[in-house]
This record gives sequence, C-alpha cells and structure tokens, in this order.
Amino acid sequence: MDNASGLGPAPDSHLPPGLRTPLRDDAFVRSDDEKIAAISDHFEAIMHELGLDLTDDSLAGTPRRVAKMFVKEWFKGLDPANRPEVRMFDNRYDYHQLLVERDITLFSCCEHHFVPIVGKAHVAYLPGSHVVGLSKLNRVVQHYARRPQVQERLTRQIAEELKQSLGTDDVAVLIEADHLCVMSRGVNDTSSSTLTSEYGGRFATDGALRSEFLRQIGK
Ligand SMILES: Nc1nc2c(ncn2[C@@H]2O[C@H](COP(=O)(O)OP(=O)(O)OP(=O)(O)O)[C@@H](O)[C@H]2O)c(=O)[nH]1
Ligand SMILES: [Zn+2]
Repeated sequence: MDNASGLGPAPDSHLPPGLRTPLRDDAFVRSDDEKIAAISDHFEAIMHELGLDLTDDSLAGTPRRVAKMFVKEWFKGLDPANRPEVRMFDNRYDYHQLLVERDITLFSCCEHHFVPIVGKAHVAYLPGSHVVGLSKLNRVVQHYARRPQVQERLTRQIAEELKQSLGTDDVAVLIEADHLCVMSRGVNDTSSSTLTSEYGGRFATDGALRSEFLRQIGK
C-alpha cells in the first residue's frame, strides 16, 4: 500500500502490524514546511495560554524553533523517506564471530509525555555471507529513536529492521535509557533506568552467545 501522497510505501509497512508506529493514513500529505507552519501556530497558542509574552525577543522565535525541531530532528524518523539504506558488503574476510556495536547514542521521545528518553543502544549480529557497514547500525537505531516512542516498541522495531536488512535472525538489541518523564515529574526518580532487550535466532537459543554479548557490552 502506498502512503496517501502516493510518494512511496506506507510507513513501517515492512514491519509486523503490532510493531508499526501508529500513524494516520494521510500522515505525509502535507510537506515538512506546511507541518512546521501549522505546529508553530499551535505551539504559539500553548505559550500564549501559559501567559508568556510572545513579543519578547527571546520568546518570539520559539514556536517556529520548536516546530522545526519536531519535524526535522526529534520526529524525523516518522517519515519513511528518512529510512536509512543499509548497505551490505561481501564477507570476503570470512568473519563469522559476534559483531557488537555498543554504546550507540540514543535520543528518543516518550510518546506519553513528549519529553526525552536518553540512553544507549547496543546491537549485535552474527555475519553470514555479507557484513554491514558499521554506521548503518547506528543509523537504524537513530531512525526508530527519532519518533514518539515506548522503549519496548523501539527495541523490537530496531531488532526487526536489522533482521530484515542484514538477512539474518541472529540479531541482539539491548537498550538502557533514562526517561525524563520518570526523572523530572511524576515519581521524580533520577536514579532508576530502564533496560529492554530482544534476542533473535541463535541469540535466543544459545545462552553462551547471549552471555558473551552481555559481557562485551559490560553487563
Ligand atoms: N512501558 C512503558 N511505559 C512508559 C514508557 N515511557 C513512559 N512510560 C509510562 O507510561 C505511563 C503513563 O501512565 P499514566 O498513569 O497514564 O500517566 P501519568 O499519570 O503521567 O503517570 P506517572 O508517570 O506515574 O505520573 C507512566 O507509568 C510512564 O512511566 C515506556 O517506554 N514504556
Ligand atoms: Zn513519559
């Protein structure tokens, strides 16, 4: 199914239904510039309601700044056009051991409170006939992080994308993250953090392999 604009595939159509980020069918009918203009107006209304003086020269640009940040940075992973191309190379080195990309910087946004989730992702796979360009692992993490998220879905989206792109189920993903909604409000707990993981293929069945992955990421 194409998206409503007819410009390409529907967002997340390559993922199982339960793993797709909930989006309206017409999510990409409007251009980024149109979205920025509309969000800017809405955010201005929020600031106005809070009693802020929008004529102040420090505040005047904030609605547009926030709108641009949402569309072009924090939530750019919603747009399927930004899905990274994962380039594979012939495994002519015959490397078939564990490959771990650890401590990948992770910035996401809690979909319940729209405040940041900050942490690290660790991913691993067992190469077969092809190996992946390392930076693509970081790019996959970033693509799914740059959306309103819950950590469980983020973890599974990354794992599923890696399985499909790398052509193997032998994939592991572990995310450790701090949720600003837990730290800065509500329970106001600044010391707890959240760990989620997904193990596919041999990582699911081979305890020694899983332990080696955990050892290599310092867990
Ligand atoms: N499972 C899960 N829950 C999350 C995530 N991020 C935030 N939450 C939780 O989402 C829940 C929303 O619960 P509500 O009771 O509707 O919201 P709330 O009244 O703001 O809850 P408090 O945070 O307890 O004040 C909270 O318990 C959050 O901690 C996440 O990534 N995964
Ligand atoms: Zn939250």
